[in-house]
Amino acid sequence: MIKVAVAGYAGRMGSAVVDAVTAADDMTVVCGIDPHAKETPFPVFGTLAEALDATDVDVLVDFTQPNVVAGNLSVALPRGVDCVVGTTGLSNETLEGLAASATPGTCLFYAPNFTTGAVLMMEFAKAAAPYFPEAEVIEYHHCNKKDAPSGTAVRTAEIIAKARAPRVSEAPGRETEIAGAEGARGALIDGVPVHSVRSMGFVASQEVIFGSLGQTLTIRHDSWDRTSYMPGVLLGIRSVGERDGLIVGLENFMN
Ligand SMILES: NC(=O)C1=CN([C@@H]2O[C@H](COP(=O)(O)OP(=O)(O)OC[C@H]3O[C@@H](n4cnc5c(N)ncnc54)[C@H](OP(=O)(O)O)[C@@H]3O)[C@@H](O)[C@H]2O)C=CC1
Ligand SMILES: O=C(O)C1=N[C@H](C(=O)O)C[C@H](O)C1
Repeated sequence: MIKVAVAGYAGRMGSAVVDAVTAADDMTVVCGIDPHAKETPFPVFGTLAEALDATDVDVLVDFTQPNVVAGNLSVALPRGVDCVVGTTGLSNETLEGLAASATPGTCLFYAPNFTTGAVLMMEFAKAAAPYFPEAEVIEYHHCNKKDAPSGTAVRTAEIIAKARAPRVSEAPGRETEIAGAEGARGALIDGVPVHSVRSMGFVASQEVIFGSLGQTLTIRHDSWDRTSYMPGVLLGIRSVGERDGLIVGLENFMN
């Protein structure tokens, strides 16, 4: 049995992870960490350090907050606990620094999105990018999201920027924004405009819009339920024990 600690176990994603791990027959939740104590069949702690002092843990799953996750990883990785991280908002440099602090043989696995559909959306965007001079990302999330743009949108923009030809865009940039409407052209991530919508009614959706002469190509993915992330999270938990170092993206574990 893989012994799993869930940081943020009382949150939207954390509680779905607890249900999914509990339903799997090759892993078990051995403890939870969250300031919101809920009644649970496993012990709960206020901090990760307390949890790891008291519990034997193979894998930490972290779905907390952008301002919390780095602290958790800086506790777990030097102790040799493999980490499966869904919390967004960490820069690539921070992830690399944290991975460098790990005990040799320990894996830091970060996926900005654990759905197969979003991974494929990014792969399709990578394939399309060389053929379209224009590319913009629009992401749509629920109102409680604490970071903008989303981790998925940042990763998508990075992938497009790397895959596309030297820029021949004709689309205007920030210089066309009228006074008082700064931001209308979106945030530039590696030169790709990213627009963040926050509204009731959404879980997580994203469109990648490519344009060239007389045509557009739109790639869209929607998560309507948090169960969509769970097969990917379980795959991560099952995979990290055999890997080490920093791994970014669920595609690394998908056949
Ligand atoms: N990679 C992916 O596929 C996905 C990633 N995410 C990301 O996961 C993260 C969590 O999202 P979501 O579940 O919606 O957020 P929630 O706010 O619902 O859950 C986060 C939980 O973590 C708790 N928390 C706060 N501080 C700590 C701490 N120090 N230690 C442990 N727990 C703590 C929060 O408590 P409190 O409310 O008091 O702050 C809350 O209960 C976000 O960064 C989001 O972007 C979300 C979906 C999919
Ligand atoms: O906060 C969320 O809900 C989500 N966060 C991740 C992100 O920032 O990309 C993944 C998914 O979009 C849901």
